[in-house]
Amino acid sequence: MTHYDLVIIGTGSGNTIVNRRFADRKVAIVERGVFGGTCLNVGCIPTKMFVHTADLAATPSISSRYGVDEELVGVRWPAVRDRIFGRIDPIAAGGSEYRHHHADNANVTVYDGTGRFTGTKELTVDGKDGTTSVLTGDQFVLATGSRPIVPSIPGLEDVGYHTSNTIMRLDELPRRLGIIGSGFVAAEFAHVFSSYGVDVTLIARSELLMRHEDTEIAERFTEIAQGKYDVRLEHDTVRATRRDDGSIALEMLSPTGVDELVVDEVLVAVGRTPNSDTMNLDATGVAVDDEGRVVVDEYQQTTVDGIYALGDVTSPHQLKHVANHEARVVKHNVLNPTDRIKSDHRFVPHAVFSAPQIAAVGVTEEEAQERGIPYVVGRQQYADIAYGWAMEDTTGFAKILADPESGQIIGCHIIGPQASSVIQPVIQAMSFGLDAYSMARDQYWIHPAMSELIENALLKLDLKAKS
Ligand SMILES: Cc1cc2nc3c(=O)[nH]c(=O)nc-3n(C[C@H](O)[C@H](O)[C@H](O)COP(=O)(O)OP(=O)(O)OC[C@H]3O[C@@H](n4cnc5c(N)ncnc54)[C@H](O)[C@@H]3O)c2cc1C
Ligand SMILES: NC(=O)c1ccc[n+]([C@@H]2O[C@H](COP(=O)([O-])OP(=O)(O)OC[C@H]3O[C@@H](n4cnc5c(N)ncnc54)[C@H](O)[C@@H]3O)[C@@H](O)[C@H]2O)c1
Repeated sequence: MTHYDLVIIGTGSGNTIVNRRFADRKVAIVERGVFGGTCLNVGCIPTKMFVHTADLAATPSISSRYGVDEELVGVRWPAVRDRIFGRIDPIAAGGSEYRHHHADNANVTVYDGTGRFTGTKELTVDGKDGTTSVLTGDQFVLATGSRPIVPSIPGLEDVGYHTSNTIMRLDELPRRLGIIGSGFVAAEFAHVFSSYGVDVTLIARSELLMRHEDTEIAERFTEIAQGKYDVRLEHDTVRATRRDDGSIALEMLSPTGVDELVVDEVLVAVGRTPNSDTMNLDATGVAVDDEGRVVVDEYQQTTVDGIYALGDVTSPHQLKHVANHEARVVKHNVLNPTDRIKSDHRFVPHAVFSAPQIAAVGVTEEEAQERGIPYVVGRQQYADIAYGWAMEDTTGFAKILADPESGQIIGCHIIGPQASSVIQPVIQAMSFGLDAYSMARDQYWIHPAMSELIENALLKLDLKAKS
């Protein structure tokens, strides 16, 4: 049994905690999978590299509108895939090598295996090499992330399916791809694979795609998706069967009866579940909620003193910027137990890197109504600002919700070009309490940049303070 000052389980955002400020502490890092976690290996980074390639592949479909005739000659899938993972895999390997062997990490021991608690502050690691190690620690950080949920559809296991963990490493592009799900992962991969020439079908149980977004945004996204992919709304997949020709038949129940879809590959994208169950938390006093999330307080501490948690294993947001923020809070609190800081989850933004992009922060209009929050709305079409007009955009818009009295922004929802970047000044205004009127009037907005979308949406807010 070896004792440590600090034991970290999981090397996604958990790996960002240890730096030279921990030089005088004995640290153990436990990882059962690939070093670097979801974002680097199977999440944000590779998906956005595929999205960028898809954006390029998609330009011929719209360029002739501008008098530029392009033709997509082909997408060399192995070249696309191998370029992306040829850049990513060495980073994961380098991160592992650094923690294992670099002099900076003389105080750090890496355990390659699965950590499971065998006492309140005792962890047994079942090593990938067959060894078993028992570690105790003064402080622990649970940073074990989440994994894709696989619904129990009869036949699905037998026909085989992909999740976001495997779909990016396909040997070859399928002719037809069925995507079960209608959230982030479904929207991004639909764009990627359809831009590469794959026939994509989105199978949604709900009436709308991206139903967690503000309804106007979800409706617009669904409308656009219906023009690009085969979209089956209100379809519940109930059976999967392998046919003699090797294809996969999906049977779905819809409001009008039984429907069938034949595809070559299936991507399951119905959400992710926290990896709290990988650690045998019953051996500790660490509480887990009904959704399997580790319960933490505002300091990211679990129900056991000195055991902290961060990221997807505890957060309903399941976003990398949230995991990184929480890792910074945990780092501070582990180093300064008598002067701890709180995490800030007031204004957590997100973006969906599909085509078009979606970005949002704060409450939706429906949430404002349900919660009785007073608000005014400012809407702005991309078509009516100079750059959107230059692009001849016809579908994008922003809506900003603000308190009519104080002018404080309470929500912003954008669908359209560069939405993920255009939203950033709104996040800044909300975080620092800048009111909409001052934000619109008391600074320059570069003309004719896309950010004029925000300036104009702000100016359209019917605020009491406006003179
Ligand atoms: C396809 C996809 C695209 C995404 N795109 C974005 C995006 O564009 N922007 C964004 O903000 N977010 C995105 N996300 C979400 C983002 O990847 C996650 O929110 C983030 O990576 C979570 O980080 P984490 O540190 O909590 O967990 P992880 O990075 O998942 O790290 C957890 C680690 O713990 C290890 N582990 C688990 N159990 C044990 C155990 N018992 N013992 C030892 N090790 C264990 C796992 O192997 C893993 O390496 C995306 C996710 C996916 C799936
Ligand atoms: N750009 C980004 O930031 C990004 C990209 C990808 C993933 N992520 C993160 O990863 C998480 C997981 O993504 P996701 O797309 O898997 O989940 P999601 O929660 O975004 O969407 C899942 C959708 O599947 C539906 N669903 C649930 N069960 C179903 C079933 N049996 N059949 C059909 N549909 C079903 C849900 O109603 C939901 O609309 C996201 O919530 C997000 O936090 C973020």
